[in-house]
Amino acid sequence: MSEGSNVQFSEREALLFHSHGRPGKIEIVASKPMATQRDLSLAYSPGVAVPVRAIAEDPATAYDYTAKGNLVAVISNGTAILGLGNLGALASKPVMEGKAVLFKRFADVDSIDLEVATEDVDKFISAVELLEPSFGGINLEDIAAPACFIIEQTLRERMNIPVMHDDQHGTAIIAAAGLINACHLTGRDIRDVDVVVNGAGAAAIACAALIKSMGVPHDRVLMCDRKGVIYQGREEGMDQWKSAHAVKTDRRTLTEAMVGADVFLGLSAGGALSADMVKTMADKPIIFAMANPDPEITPPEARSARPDAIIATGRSDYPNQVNNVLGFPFIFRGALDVRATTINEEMKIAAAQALAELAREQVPEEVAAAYGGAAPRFGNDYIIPAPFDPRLMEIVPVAVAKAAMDSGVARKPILDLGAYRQELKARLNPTTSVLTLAYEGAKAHPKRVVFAEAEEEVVLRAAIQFRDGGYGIPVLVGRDDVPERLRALGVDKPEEFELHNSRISPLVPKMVDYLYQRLQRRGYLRRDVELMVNQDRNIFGSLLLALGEADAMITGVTRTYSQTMRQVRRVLDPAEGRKPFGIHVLVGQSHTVFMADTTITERPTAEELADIAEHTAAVARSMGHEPRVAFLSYSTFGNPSGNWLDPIRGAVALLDERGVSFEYEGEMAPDVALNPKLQKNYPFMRLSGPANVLVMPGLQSANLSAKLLRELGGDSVIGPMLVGMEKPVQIATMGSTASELVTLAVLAAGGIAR
Ligand SMILES: NC(=O)C1=CN([C@@H]2O[C@H](COP(=O)(O)OP(=O)(O)OC[C@H]3O[C@@H](n4cnc5c(N)ncnc54)[C@H](OP(=O)(O)O)[C@@H]3O)[C@@H](O)[C@H]2O)C=CC1
Ligand SMILES: CC(=O)C(=O)O
Ligand SMILES: [Mg+2]
Repeated sequence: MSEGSNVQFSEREALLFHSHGRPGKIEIVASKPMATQRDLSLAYSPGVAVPVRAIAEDPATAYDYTAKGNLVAVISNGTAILGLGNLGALASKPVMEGKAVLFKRFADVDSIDLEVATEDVDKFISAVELLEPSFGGINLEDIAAPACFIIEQTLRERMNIPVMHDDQHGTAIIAAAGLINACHLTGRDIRDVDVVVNGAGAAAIACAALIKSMGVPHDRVLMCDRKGVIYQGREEGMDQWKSAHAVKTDRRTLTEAMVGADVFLGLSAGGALSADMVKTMADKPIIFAMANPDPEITPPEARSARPDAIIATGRSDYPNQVNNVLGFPFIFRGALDVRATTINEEMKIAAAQALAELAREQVPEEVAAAYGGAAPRFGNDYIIPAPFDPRLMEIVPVAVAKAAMDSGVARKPILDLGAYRQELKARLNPTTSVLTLAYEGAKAHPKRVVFAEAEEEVVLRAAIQFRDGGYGIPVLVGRDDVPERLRALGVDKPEEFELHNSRISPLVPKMVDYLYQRLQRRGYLRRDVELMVNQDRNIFGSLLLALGEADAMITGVTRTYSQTMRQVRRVLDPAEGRKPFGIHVLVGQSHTVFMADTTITERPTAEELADIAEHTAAVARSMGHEPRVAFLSYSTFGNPSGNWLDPIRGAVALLDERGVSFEYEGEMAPDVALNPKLQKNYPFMRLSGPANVLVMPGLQSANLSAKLLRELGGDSVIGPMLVGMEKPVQIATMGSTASELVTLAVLAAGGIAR
């Protein structure tokens, strides 16, 4: 892919990503139970008639009884899909689905894509305006200029919900925030800069308008389109929106326009700017090459032409991503939460300022991983926060909601903005952010991870994803046909993968010495050890770790968990003072539950249960959750009584003695642990809410529950994560998918699962 980019993928992988499993990127999930006849009677006829009548009487109650208030439509006709041009409504669907999932991922806004197959402005407007009852907001997307201006303006006038053409205003807000900071860094006054805007479409016109409203003088902005500079008197290829930005100048081409320019804002097409043009810019030039997917100039090219430049693109794989993804989820979040009738200038400026200010604040350690490990400092390579920065969700919606209230467009004002900020934080499941951060952290400190079963296709696919994602260096253990298999999976240069064949590896003698030393008094002859090293990939892989040839290992898809564990344990020991065990993490949209020990200890003693509780609580904490530990049983506080309760009670007593810093309680049945209503029956209980760490009484129930939940439950399941080993080893389950293996590999490499 692109030079200097830190994310690599093949076209085949992009297609596979979209076609794998359920085609596309979205699905609809019911938010109410639909199990019984009674549920159906309430959800649909006859029960549904009650909210119908209530809404008919008072339309505002639609926000109480339907999903309207959190639902945004992403609507396009495909006339300007990214910078790819007019490829039609249907072809725009992947982008619109993508935007819908970003709404959900970043701001918990439910969103659906609607592709409208018309280039007729009036038809498009009618189609959209009739949808007002369905949605809390409308995000117009990838509609070409000049039609987009008429469409947006008319819909804003006619609709009583927020309508925003994101390519115009979302982009302008982010570009403005970046420009404020770039001017700050280069000691410029925004009222004293010469700007070239390349492109005169939706995004470019809106950006030019916003920066002018912020103080850039009109006659110091030279706008160019395909025909060159838009000058006063030009007739060819003009419209009223371009004319508004025409200036008196004798420059005619982009090359001429660029001479001495302080700022370049590219919202045109890939490759439109040359290194020679960049060379003629003013000192410390500011270059925002925002065309997608390919920027007007790549950062390496721009950098080599002008080492003193501040460079931004629209892409996530270079520093300084100036992309509307930083805005639209949070702008709509704020607008929806106060039921704003519109998104006005005040709200846009508030968002731009909040973004600009956030970049100048120190990045706290806990979000450093979102920036690749080291907390970045405000500077040339960090002028704007990254979309993964979890602080965006706490800050931007608050700024937008406040501006909506102050400017009188909020129908449901928020009285306590501090409490609102906390609610926003709680909307995002911290596990999702921690995983994102773990992935980003892995990229910052790439580790060598052994994929011990490289003969398996699923393992090879995981290794390819691991490498191409930039998460680390896969070290493959397999036979000589692995390169051929890699090639079949679309890898052009399989020789770039490090492969160890245990039959011919030069490391074998050293490995045999090491292992024989370890096992000679445990009943093994040297030739037994030689056989093991040659034939057993888990032993060979573990030896790579033991000898320092790699940092972590992932295995488990070809043998049962216990067989694999036995092989690994021949080579590797538990961490000092630890007994390894397994944690399954169940992740729902708004909850995460850690369940342990699901893999190792058949009948844990009181001491073992207490240790499992402590270490699982630590993992929960490291993933952003304040632990509430429940020791599970078939019995709740002695009812029914039985012979199996002693170890559990002993564990609770041990934690009392140890004076641990988290909530714990037991014994109790799972429903009591998880259901706050049932917890009320036990007023003495020491948990302040539903448990999020479940310590299982024994391997039977633990392993059964984990497997049942994986197969039948609605949550996604991470794990089992193996903790307590001296070296990071993860043993996946036999049915694992490639992406599950990648997650485990990343957790192992990143040290979360210890
Ligand atoms: N980073 C971000 O967040 C965003 C980036 N963009 C990017 O901005 C670009 C434009 O999008 P959008 O405004 O929606 O599309 P439009 O179709 O509305 O506008 C495209 C504009 O680009 C001009 N243009 C195309 N090629 C060139 C060229 N080689 N030199 C000069 N001008 C050129 C067109 O000129 P003419 O008028 O002569 O046809 C037109 O004015 C796309 O690449 C898009 O990906 C858009 C939104 C957000
Ligand atoms: C980012 C975006 O919206 C675009 O390139 O069109
Ligand atoms: Mg767009």
